[in-house]
Amino acid sequence: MTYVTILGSTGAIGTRTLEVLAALGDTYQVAGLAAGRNVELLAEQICRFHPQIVAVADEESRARLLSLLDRSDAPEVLVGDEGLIACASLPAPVVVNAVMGARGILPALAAVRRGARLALANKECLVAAGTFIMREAAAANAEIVPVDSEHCALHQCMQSGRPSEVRRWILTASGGPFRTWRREDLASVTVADALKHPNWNMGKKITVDSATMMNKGLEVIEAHHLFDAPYDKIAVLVHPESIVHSLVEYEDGSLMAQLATHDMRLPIQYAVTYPERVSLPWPRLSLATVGGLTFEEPDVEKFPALRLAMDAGRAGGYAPCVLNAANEVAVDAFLRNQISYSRITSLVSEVLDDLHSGSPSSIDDVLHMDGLARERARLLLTKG
Ligand SMILES: NC(=O)C1=CN([C@@H]2O[C@H](COP(=O)(O)OP(=O)(O)OC[C@H]3O[C@@H](n4cnc5c(N)ncnc54)[C@H](OP(=O)(O)O)[C@@H]3O)[C@@H](O)[C@H]2O)C=CC1
Ligand SMILES: CC(=O)[C@@H](O)[C@H](O)COP(=O)(O)O
Ligand SMILES: [Mn+2]
Repeated sequence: MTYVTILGSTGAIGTRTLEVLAALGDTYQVAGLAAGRNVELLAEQICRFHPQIVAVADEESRARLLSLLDRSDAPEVLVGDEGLIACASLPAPVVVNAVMGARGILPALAAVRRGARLALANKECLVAAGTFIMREAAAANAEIVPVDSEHCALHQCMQSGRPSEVRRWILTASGGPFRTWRREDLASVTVADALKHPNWNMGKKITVDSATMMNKGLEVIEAHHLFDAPYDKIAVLVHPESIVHSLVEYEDGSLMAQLATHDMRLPIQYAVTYPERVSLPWPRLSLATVGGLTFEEPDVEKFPALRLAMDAGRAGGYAPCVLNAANEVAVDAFLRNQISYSRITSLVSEVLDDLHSGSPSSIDDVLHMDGLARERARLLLTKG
């Protein structure tokens, strides 16, 4: 029996993880579930998967959840970051981290410190605190198996060569909903436009990140940490069909690629069952049906967030943490119709200008800077 804890169980990745576990059958059991405020869905998940512990965002959600559960059979219900950390600290060998944002840092650390496998969807924790998380994972001999589709693809492509033989790690990008829009038309983008991802059905924050291409910038930083890849060996290639999930180019000129449908249940299952590959019951890729695959260079003039993030990654120190925190605030403001699409990237750029210098010596430094960057971003928002 393998126990799995899911952080962010009510989200796009979390719900698909539960589908995967249900399809895998009795050999996989849920140990803990953490969610935010969707207690109705969490209550259904509790009835079906019987976790020992659950966590929710706040006391109000805890009270609402308890009112939905049969008290005689209810799991322990914890709250906030402490609840997330307690779930990650349960003795389950696999923790799926699928919360959104820098909130994923502390539970990621809690999981790797005890040597658990971290099946990682939450890219923001590596962007903000990758050096510390990777160091702690290495010290505890904990595996980090990526769920993010591109990194999961790279992980698979890396099985056929040594890291020292890699010439380039090539991350594919769909280009998002505005790939074919003219640059001048981006001024009129609405929230609804930005939420129409061409291929993937994801949470709102990552969908907006895909629309600015900040997502790909965050993924470059994520790849740098996961594969210890120098930035000058990480490339981005636009591939509108999202069928080739990423590629590794080896020194001898061979390109290894991983191809599949755009369905996150495959990378989730890969990360949970690794190194075993298990049959999946969902539709499989038919290349004859797809017909053609296309590729193009990214347009960093039209999507300046990509360059901003890659520059922040190269700069290192506090810059990726500041980039991520400012982006979380900016995307949230965009989703609330408080700022325009183009203001997302300019706001992040201004916060980076103000707070880019210095380097964290500890995770507390990272969390402190994360807070400062959010404050700075909110202040700039009030100034218009
Ligand atoms: N969706 C995808 O296909 C992919 C996602 N990722 C990454 O995975 C992560 C999750 O993405 P996605 O599933 O799309 O996002 P969603 O917004 O769909 O889900 C986020 C999850 O986090 C939970 N959450 C929110 N606030 C808290 C809190 N305070 N404490 C605990 N949990 C909380 C939400 O709970 P609730 O809804 O109950 O409030 C929800 O379960 C992101 O980092 C994203 O970048 C990476 C690759 C692909
Ligand atoms: C499914 C996944 O991994 C997302 O990160 C996805 O790749 C986003 O698509 P973009 O390539 O448009 O950023
Ligand atoms: Mn991705």
